[in-house]
Amino acid sequence: MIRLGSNSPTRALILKNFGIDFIQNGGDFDEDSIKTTNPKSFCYEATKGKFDELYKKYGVDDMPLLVADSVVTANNKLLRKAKDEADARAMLELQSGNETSVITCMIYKSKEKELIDISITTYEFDKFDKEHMDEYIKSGECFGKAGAIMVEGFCKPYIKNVKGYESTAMGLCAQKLIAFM
Ligand SMILES: Nc1nc2c(ncn2[C@@H]2O[C@H](COP(=O)(O)OP(=O)(O)OP(=O)(O)O)[C@@H](O)[C@H]2O)c(=O)[nH]1
Repeated sequence: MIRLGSNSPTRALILKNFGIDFIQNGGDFDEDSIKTTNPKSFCYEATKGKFDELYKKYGVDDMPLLVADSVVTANNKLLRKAKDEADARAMLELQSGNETSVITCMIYKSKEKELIDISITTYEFDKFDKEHMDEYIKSGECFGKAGAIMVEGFCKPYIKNVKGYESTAMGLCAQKLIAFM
């Protein structure tokens, strides 16, 4: 049993799909406190901030702690979670017909060992259909997700090429976690 230090329903789904038993306790680390706009550095600092908060609160004596952060980058821009529909549209238009990468950092710590991992999954997307994109934004599914994308949903039909794990792109590199645990 591990403690998923996250509010993310997608991270919970990934652990469930990979058969990892967990309880879920999210934190409230303020990612706006991070100054860097370098996507990889931002992702690491956010993960470290989340980890420090939850490690202080729970420790790892009763069970290992897992935290993570995901950001998206296209054209070297840092894309976090969309603030509103206009923001989501801008993020999606930037990624339409473009190459985009999802960067996921995770920290796993037990009494015996610790993993800090940064994994990247890169997609080459076809141009997004405008009507489909409008529907997706209206559905609200674009919110709460880095870069406003859903690789297992909205984006699926547009994937021309992918390099890396889908789990990484959804928020937790489950394959590396399982290999380490
Ligand atoms: N379903 C889905 N979720 C995604 C995808 N890409 C990123 N996400 C989610 O986008 C969110 C990125 O925001 P984060 O700040 O890392 O995490 P959070 O949702 O705020 O949750 P915490 O772990 O509590 O910080 C995470 O919940 C990821 O699981 C995707 O393609 N599909």
